[in-house]
Amino acid sequence: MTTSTRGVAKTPAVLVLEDGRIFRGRAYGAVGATFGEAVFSTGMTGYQETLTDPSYHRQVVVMTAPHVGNTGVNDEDMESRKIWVSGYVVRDPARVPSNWRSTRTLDEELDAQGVVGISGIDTRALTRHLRERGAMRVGIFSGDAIQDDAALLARVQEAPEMTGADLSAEVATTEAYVVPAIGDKKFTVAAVDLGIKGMTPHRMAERGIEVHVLPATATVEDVYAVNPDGVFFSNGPGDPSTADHPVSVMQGVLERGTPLFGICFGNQILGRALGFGTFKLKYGHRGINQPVQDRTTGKVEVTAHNHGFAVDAPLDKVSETPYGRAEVSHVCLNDNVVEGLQLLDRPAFSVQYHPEAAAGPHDAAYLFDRFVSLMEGQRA
Ligand SMILES: NC(=O)CC[C@H](N)C(=O)O
Repeated sequence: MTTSTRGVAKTPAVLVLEDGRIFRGRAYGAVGATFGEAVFSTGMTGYQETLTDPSYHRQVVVMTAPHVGNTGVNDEDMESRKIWVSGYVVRDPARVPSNWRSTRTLDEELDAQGVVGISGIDTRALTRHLRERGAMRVGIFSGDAIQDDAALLARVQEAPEMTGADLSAEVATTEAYVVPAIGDKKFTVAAVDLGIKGMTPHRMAERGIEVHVLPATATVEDVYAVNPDGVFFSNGPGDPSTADHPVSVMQGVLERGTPLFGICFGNQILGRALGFGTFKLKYGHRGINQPVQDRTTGKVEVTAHNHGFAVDAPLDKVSETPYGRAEVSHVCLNDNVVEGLQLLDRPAFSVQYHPEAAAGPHDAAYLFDRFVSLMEGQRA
């Protein structure tokens, strides 16, 4: 629920966590009330890409970087058509953005898109609280939406949880569309959109791939109707344990042995398609500075992450699955969470993090080349 708008720098705002902890600050962006899962991102840059990543749907993002908005907002760094976060928390917003590409301030953009935020709170204390107690539901209330604390807490405790949330259909395209190859077309890929970021088809297009982006409801027949050389499953919001439909579509692709690549939600779907479980992490991984080891090469990459769930697969052995042998290909060096899976008998792999970057380092871009190699191998 959002009510109104500008000139809000002094409008009071309250952030209420579901366990009763309260922070008081000032309105940022739109004035009103909003709810979501409170999560923190450690990215020092790339707020525009974060805000427009559909995987953040129904999440209230706390920025650990203390000063946000310095480079304003431009029209080039959007990862989708709109801001998806349900609320935004910053300590000290930039008063004067400065960047040659900037056309408006972040405060104005949040307001124009009806996104309720809060500023001027101790984001370090809030982040430590979430790290100790875990991600939880939160509400932000400003202006006329402020009531007494007990009433606000009751509203937060009625808000839906992230566990069990099935959200892809709320963010994904409803119509199929094509992202043309840049330069000579070498391959066709069917990309199942579960909440795809714009940079992902772009990274494929740069490699001569024509990408047919299909709705989350696409069937195995829809996938094969585009005559693909490879099939891709995207990132997306929500709890992977609800994603039964994409899991069954992926199983159809694995049965046929078409080269397959998945990112983030796509990695969780591959985990489920192979028979592994998924579980909710205490507070998740969000940021652009997470160390991941590629266990095939031993190399460590610094990578972009945004996930609250993870695959429960054994790190120390090769697993037998209905589609042959599978192993954990990548692992997070902070906490040993599974960050990638690969099949040994079929051309299929996935990663839990974001090789497309946007924002983030480009260390993992080689994974798009790996997908191309799989498609080349299938042709040879
Ligand atoms: N970026 C993503 O695809 C996130 C996947 C899933 N929603 C999670 O939070 O783990």
